[in-house]
Amino acid sequence: MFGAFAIISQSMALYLCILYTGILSFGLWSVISLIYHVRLARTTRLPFVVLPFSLLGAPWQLAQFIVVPVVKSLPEPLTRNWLPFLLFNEFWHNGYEPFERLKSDTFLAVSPGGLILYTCDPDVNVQLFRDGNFGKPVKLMSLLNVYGPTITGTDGPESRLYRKITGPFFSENTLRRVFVQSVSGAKILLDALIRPDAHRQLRTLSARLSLNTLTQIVFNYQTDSDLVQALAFQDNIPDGKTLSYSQALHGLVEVLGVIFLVPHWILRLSPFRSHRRAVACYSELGSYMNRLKQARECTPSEKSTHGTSSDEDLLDLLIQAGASSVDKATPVLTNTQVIGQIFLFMFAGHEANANVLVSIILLLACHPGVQDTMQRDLDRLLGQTPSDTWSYDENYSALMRTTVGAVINEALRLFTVIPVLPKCVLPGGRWLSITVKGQHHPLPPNTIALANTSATHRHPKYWPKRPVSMGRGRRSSWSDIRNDPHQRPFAVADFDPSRWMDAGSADETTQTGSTNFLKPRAGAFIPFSEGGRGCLGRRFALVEVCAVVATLFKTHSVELVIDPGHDSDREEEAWLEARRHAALALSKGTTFDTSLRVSRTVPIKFVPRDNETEK
Ligand code: HEM
Repeated sequence: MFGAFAIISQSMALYLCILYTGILSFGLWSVISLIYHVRLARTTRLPFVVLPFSLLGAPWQLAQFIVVPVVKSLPEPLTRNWLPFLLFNEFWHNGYEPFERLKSDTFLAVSPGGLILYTCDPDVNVQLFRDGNFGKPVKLMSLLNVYGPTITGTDGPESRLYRKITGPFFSENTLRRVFVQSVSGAKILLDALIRPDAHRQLRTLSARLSLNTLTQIVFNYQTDSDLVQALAFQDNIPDGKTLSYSQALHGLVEVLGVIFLVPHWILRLSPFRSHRRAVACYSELGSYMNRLKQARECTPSEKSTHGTSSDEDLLDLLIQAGASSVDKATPVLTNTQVIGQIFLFMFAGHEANANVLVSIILLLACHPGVQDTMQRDLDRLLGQTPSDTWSYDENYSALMRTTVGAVINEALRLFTVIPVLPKCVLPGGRWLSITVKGQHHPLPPNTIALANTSATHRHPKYWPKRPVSMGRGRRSSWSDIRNDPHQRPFAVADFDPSRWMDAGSADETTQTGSTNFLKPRAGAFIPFSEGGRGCLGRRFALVEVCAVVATLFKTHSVELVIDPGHDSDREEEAWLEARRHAALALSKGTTFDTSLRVSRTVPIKFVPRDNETEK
């Protein structure tokens, strides 16, 4: 008996000893590393803050779930100068505030894990995007490589190869098709949006529209009838499958982190239904992509066989790169690389568009004055012409120079779908320099650089607050929202499309443009990033969103649903209350995982324009 106790206490002592040694070694390593990195930071001559953890390191990723609630319960003055730099998912919510507090638009965060440069200075953004020596921290982006390497999850010659193969697809011809398809899809969406309670599914409906448009244009797969079914939640599920194409893709996007981190055999054996569903989404989407590829390999699209390369879709380009021919015995891309890009485009090509569309609809519901102005512009430009005669060549550029373009740009400014854009000084490479206010600052290898789009787009110097010009009466006052800290970062109150329309002459904040439409200073408006790793689908996205917004709002308006129980003489109060709730959904209820999205439901309704409720 005593012998057993002795053995147990000996093993306990051993475990404790190992634990203490581990903690001590980690502590010692942290202190030595921190001293080393502080010295390194001094050589850059940039201002810096010292953090206990590295934002991107494994210790913080594991510890934050326990540490953050504890630290957040401390008095704010103790944490506000450092905690915001560790809360990746709150970068959007914090906007420019942390930079303002530090009184610097570019600084380093130093931790035992290394150096991270934070910037919202347009000039520094431009250097990071345009200087090809800065790389991509691919480990951070490798989440997207779940089926094979992707453009986004790779760097250097490999990502350049993928861009070279897929880039030609984004031609004017493609944009023409995007416009027409988006108008047609938007009409189907409108039928769904006027259903009672459609607001509960606003994001799902938008994501399904956007995925269908993408799939029709990029892969010549799916039809408008598939969209009708998908928006009625009566998706077609082929024999042998348990999920439809959109269910599999959207289901996978929700659980991408789990699929990336946990071996799939564990998920299959897990007692949790959500884990088994995650792996089902993964394998069924894989099977949809393989079938799509094989079907096209058997019957290449007419366009590609007739050699009219400008009409080829993206799938043709990928399949050609993955095939051997007389000239090239070894294909340029392997099967895994082809599938990797198919997945990347399915994901990157629809998720952000859907999220932007949702934010535009909700912003317009909160800003009826802006909506009126936009609709007057739509009437002026499109008159009574039927929407199936609208076209990219006739209408797109003209629409983008009116309130339609202003609304889209302003939504992209405030709802930055990707709140930080990561770059890096390559490990094992040479030091790189950035110039801040004329001073050179050398950055050592391994430095991660985060261009903070949310802070850049709220920088008071480049995006000053202006007197409200589109709104009337009490609705033009936003003090109820601005005075409530839960409404940070006040995106609804700050929404001011008119700033894009009446741009004066070029000054420090702008560039000279050919029209009066605002052309922000380089690096100050970066929703699509730019340079060699900028968004390949920028124009695709803009054309799609423009066509959808024009179609929805030419015939219909969106309104906030006000509490039916309000007194008849308190209509205005009830509307302001509804706006407060909507603004809260567009602030506190906005979350960032794979991209920024409004996660809360907002009661809205679409009504025909000739039947609008009195405002
Ligand atoms: C409103 C919609 C969109 C927004 C706001 C957006 C934004 C972005 C941003 C900020 C990046 C750079 C990410 C980074 O540097 O880490 C990016 C990359 C990319 N986007 Fe988009 N995007 C949108 C729509 C699209 C569409 C419609 C497509 C394709 C049809 C697309 C394809 C891509 C691809 C392929 C990349 C990777 C480029 C590379 O890594 O070299 N995007 N997008």
